[in-house]
Amino acid sequence: MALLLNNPNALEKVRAEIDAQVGNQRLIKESDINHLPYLHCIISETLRLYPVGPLLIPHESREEISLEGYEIPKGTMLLANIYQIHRNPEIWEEPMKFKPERFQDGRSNGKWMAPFGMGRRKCPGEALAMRQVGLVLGALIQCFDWERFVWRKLGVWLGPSWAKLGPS
Ligand code: HEM
Repeated sequence: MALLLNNPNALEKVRAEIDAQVGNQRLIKESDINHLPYLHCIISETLRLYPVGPLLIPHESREEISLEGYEIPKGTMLLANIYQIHRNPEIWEEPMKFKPERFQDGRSNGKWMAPFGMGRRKCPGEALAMRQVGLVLGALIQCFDWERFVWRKLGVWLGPSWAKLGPS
């Protein structure tokens, strides 16, 4: 929500998608999620910029290996720095920017991203998590009008001296 509030164009676009697909006569439901591609792009872009596990879960080498010139002894704790990989400028254009569009129409297919890990120990809850997050985020967007808290408003409620506390 913080990313959407700081990127009102994306918020407007996803709200329009939900309005067109679901309308306002009923609450968004699970079967709608597959028909909301931009909502999916927003979740992917959020997990790219802020992966829940920035170093995934620690793994351990079962045997001694040689990788890219590094000798890794058996029993070494291995951390995958996906936070850095997700922001690698060699992979992602303008990596620090919140741009859900980069995932539209399969544009980022084949780019290295692993918020749920990869391989045999990859998160088995990925599909469930994506649907749940989609449902909750979709409902929050559908049911409420969101805007950034404006410090000036605090001045209206509490008096002008309070408003000076916030950024100008
Ligand atoms: C946004 C939500 C979620 C994120 C970002 C997430 C991410 C992850 C990550 C990064 C791992 C470690 C992968 C690795 O070792 O490389 C993991 C493991 C795991 N996750 Fe999730 N997860 C999420 C939701 C869920 C849900 C909803 C479930 C179950 C219903 C779940 C069950 C598990 C289990 C059982 C493992 C351990 C798998 C193993 O070690 O073999 N996760 N998850």
